[in-house]
Amino acid sequence: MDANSDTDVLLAMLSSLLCTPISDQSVLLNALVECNGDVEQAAQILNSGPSQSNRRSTSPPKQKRKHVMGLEGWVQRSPGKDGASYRSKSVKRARRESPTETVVEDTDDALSFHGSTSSKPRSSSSKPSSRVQLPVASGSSPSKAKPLSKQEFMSVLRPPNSTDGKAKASPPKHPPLTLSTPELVAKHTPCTIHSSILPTELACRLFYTMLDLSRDWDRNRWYLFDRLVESPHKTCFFVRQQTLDSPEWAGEMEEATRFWYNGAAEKSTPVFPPAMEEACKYVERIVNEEMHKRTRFPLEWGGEPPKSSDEDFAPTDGKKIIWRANVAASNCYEGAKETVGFHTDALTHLGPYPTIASLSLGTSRIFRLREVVPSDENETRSARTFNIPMPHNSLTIMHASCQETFKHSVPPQRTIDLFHPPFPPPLSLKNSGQSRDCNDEEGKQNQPGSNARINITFRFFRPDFRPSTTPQCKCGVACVLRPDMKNRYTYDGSSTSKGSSEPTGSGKPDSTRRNVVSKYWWTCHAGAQNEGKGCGMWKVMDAKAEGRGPFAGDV
Ligand SMILES: O=C(O)CCC(=O)C(=O)O
Ligand SMILES: [Fe+2]
Repeated sequence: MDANSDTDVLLAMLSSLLCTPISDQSVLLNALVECNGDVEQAAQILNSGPSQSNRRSTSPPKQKRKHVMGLEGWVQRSPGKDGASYRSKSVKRARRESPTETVVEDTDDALSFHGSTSSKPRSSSSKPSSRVQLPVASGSSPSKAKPLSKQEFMSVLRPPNSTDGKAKASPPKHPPLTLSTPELVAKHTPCTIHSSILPTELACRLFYTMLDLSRDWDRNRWYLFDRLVESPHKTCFFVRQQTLDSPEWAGEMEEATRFWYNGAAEKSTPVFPPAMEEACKYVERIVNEEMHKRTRFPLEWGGEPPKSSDEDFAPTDGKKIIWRANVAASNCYEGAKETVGFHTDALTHLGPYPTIASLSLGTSRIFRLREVVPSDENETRSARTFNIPMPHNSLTIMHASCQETFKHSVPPQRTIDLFHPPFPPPLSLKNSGQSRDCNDEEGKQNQPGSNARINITFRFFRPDFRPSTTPQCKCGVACVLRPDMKNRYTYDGSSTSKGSSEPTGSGKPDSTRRNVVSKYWWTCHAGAQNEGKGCGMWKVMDAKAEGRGPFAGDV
């Protein structure tokens, strides 16, 4: 079963439990996501809610969440005929790892690796099966349900809007596409890719530095529903020294960086090591040049970037600096099986339409992107998976709208090429057992191959989204900000944006791409750290009422 139809099953189940049919799939999806995939709870909320439009913009009524068994729970406890049970992968992916997001996943490619090597549940998980048990009615015991095949099931349940009782055919699927040139990347995605961006020696020194530091990094842990899961790679967050001292952050940056990952407090956030600080300036120059070629979205940050004395690194096009990194997240993937699953980066402190610059060092890995198709296009087109190879010393920029419209991942690979650094490790590295002079010609030829990839994502945390401005939920925990990826419209930048009129980059992209989300939600984030239990609170972000800005355009 692919993930698309997996989601369809959940939607159909939910539809079947509604007193009054709801045709807007996004309302159903939102309810499912908010209820962690608990179809019955989502149905209760929708059945007790006021009007459909209100449901979209107000919090679901408070529920006592005793033990949320949910679809996930009851399908696991209700073995099908073959003894296996059906797991809801779509909603399982709703609480994704990393600084992630929560839109019901619709990727078939994601399935192939999520279950195996991505988030590793610490307790046993059951295998998917093609059989599913149908809850006869709301409140009925799953164990009394009659097992049906998925096909039978879909023919019994009428999807919203259907008139003939038959499920609508899914739109044709596209095979994954490898984007092997910068032009192809810019054409198909809201990203650009840039090769050999650092001087060779610096790229090598930074690789060694981060690899050395990564020995002390942790794997993140969080709750996926009620299971403790662990990220299949090591990670660490860094803050730029100049930001810690900056008055506009009023001492809050430390707090923002300590809680960056699913609300879990980190010990303390290290500052950029010298090689990373050096590299950041090259990254900033390219990012600024690229940003000047693109239309800015109204909700992008429009304030002054943090000051720096390095005017040498101003964009070569002579335009002013509009983006600087003040934090960075670094990941280390050792070997072909270490990954990060499909997700979008949390916008809690990045704000809407962030630009994120992702530097790759070491062995080459694939960066995978997949669009989240808006709800009203689900029946007419399916998303395509794009694979972008990321060699050593390359920069992938996730431009504004990437977090709003695409999910990204680093999938496992069958094989990887060993990376042979062109220089030996610097003598100063504490964990290096083979330190030699960087300029040693003999050493250059004999560097042992490494199977590790280091990634550094340089980011700008917005002062108007600093921790003291983040709403809290009933659990007393800071909320997470998520875009409503399923509801979008097209923005061509003509009326409100500042900058060029080219909508999405220099690579002749698809200018009809619907790239603007219609809203953002603040949602409870407590469940990720609190044994999967949160209060389910969510509210729509109101940029003006919350005093956000300045923005790049008129809001
Ligand atoms: O390793 C990569 O290229 C992606 C990392 C990433 O998505 C993240 O840190 O949020
Ligand atoms: Fe990410």
